[in-house]
Amino acid sequence: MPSLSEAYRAHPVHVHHKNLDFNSLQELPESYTWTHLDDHTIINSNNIMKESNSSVPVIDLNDPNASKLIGHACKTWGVYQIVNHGIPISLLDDIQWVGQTLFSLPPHQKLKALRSPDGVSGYGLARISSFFPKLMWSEGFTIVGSPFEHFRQLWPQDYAKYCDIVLQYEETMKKLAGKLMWLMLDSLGITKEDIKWAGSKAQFEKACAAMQLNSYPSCPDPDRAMGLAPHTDSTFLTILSQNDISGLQVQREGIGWVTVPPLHGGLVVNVGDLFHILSNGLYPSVLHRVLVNRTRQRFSIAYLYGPPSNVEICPHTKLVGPTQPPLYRSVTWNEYLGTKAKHFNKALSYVRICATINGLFDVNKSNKVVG
Ligand SMILES: C=C1C[C@]23C[C@@]1(O)CC[C@H]2[C@@]12CCC[C@@](C)(C(=O)O1)[C@H]2[C@@H]3C(=O)O
Ligand SMILES: O=C(O)CCC(=O)C(=O)O
Ligand SMILES: [Fe+2]
Repeated sequence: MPSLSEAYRAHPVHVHHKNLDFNSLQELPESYTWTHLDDHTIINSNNIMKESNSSVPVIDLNDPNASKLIGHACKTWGVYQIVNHGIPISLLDDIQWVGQTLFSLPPHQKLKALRSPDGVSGYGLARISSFFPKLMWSEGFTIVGSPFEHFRQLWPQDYAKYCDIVLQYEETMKKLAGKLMWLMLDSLGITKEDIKWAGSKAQFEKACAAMQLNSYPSCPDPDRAMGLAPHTDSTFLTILSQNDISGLQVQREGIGWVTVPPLHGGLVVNVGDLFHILSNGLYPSVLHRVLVNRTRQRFSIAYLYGPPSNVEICPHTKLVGPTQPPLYRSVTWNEYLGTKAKHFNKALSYVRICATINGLFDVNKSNKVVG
C-alpha cells in the first residue's frame, strides 16, 4: 500500500527556505509584506457582531444531540470547536511544549531536519508557500508516522521524551478523529455498515494521518503579514489545538473572515476536502488562514486525518440519486495530495464531474465517466 510519504514523489514542492530566523528581523522585509488583507471583513470575539450565527459553533461532545449539532455546524460553517472531548489537558499542554521547544531551537539546528522537496516530513516553511509571491510569517514541522528520524537530528541526546509525547498524541487523536468521523457520518444518515473500509471493528484502524506543528513568531508589522495563507485542508477532518493567542480565521460566506477564538482545552475541527467529496458537497471544506501577533508567539498543532492512502473516496451512494448526481469522481488521498501539490486551492475543481443530459463528465478531461 502506498504511504502518504510517497504522495510528493511525483510532485515535489520547491520552497525556498531563505530566512528562517524571524527573531533577527526588526522590520517586516518586503518579501513578507502582503497587501489586500481585506481586514475590514474581520469579525472577532470582541466585535459587536456577537449573534450566535456569526461565531463558530462550540459543541459539547457529551451532548446527546452532538451528531445533529455537528451536522449543522459542518453544513453552515465547515468548522466547529469541541469541548468535553475526553483528551487530558496535560496531553494538550505536553504537545504544545514539544512544539514550543522545537521552534525555540537555533535555526541551524532546525535546518538539520529540513523537509526535502519530494518528502512529507520535516521542518520548513509552509509547503503552500510555492503558490504565493510573498513569504508567510510562520514555520512548520510535519510528522507522518514516527518522528524518530527527524527528532534524533534535532535532539541527538534526548529525542525519546519528545517522541513519546508525539506517539501518545497521535494514538489519542486517532481515536478522537474516528469518533468525530462517525458523528459526522451519522448526521448524514450514514451508518457503520455503510463504510466497509472502516474495518471489522468500525474503528478506521487503517486511517492515515499527519501532524503539523506550527509556529507564528511575534511580528513587527502584523497588519501587513500573513501567518498562513488561505487554504483548505485535503483531509477528511483536521483537529487543531491552538495556544491562547488568536490568529486562526475561517471564511464564512456572506460575512468574511471570522476569528476562531482560542478556548482553553477546546479543539477546533475543520472539514477537509475529502469529507467535502464524500458528502457530495453537503459539508464543504472550510477556507482558513492565520494572522500574526505583534508581541506574542502563537503555536498550533494540526492533526490531519484521512483515509488509508489507497482507498478510493467518492460521494457516498446514500447521498446520490437521480436528483443528486455525484459531483466528484473517486480519488485516493495520495492522488488528491498530488493534485493539491499541483493545483492548490483549485484541486477540488479538478476532481469535479458535471451532469449533462447524456451522463456525467469529468469537467477537466471531457471524458464521459458515468452514464
Ligand atoms: C497530509 C498532509 C496534509 C497537508 C500536506 C500533508 O502532506 C502534511 C501537511 C498538511 C498541510 C498542513 C498545512 C496546510 C496544508 C495545505 C499544507 O501545505 O500542509 C496541509 C496539507 C493538506 O491538507 O493538503
Ligand atoms: O495554526 C492554525 O491555527 C491553523 C493551521 C492550519 O491551518 C494547518 O496546519 O493546516
Ligand atoms: Fe489548515
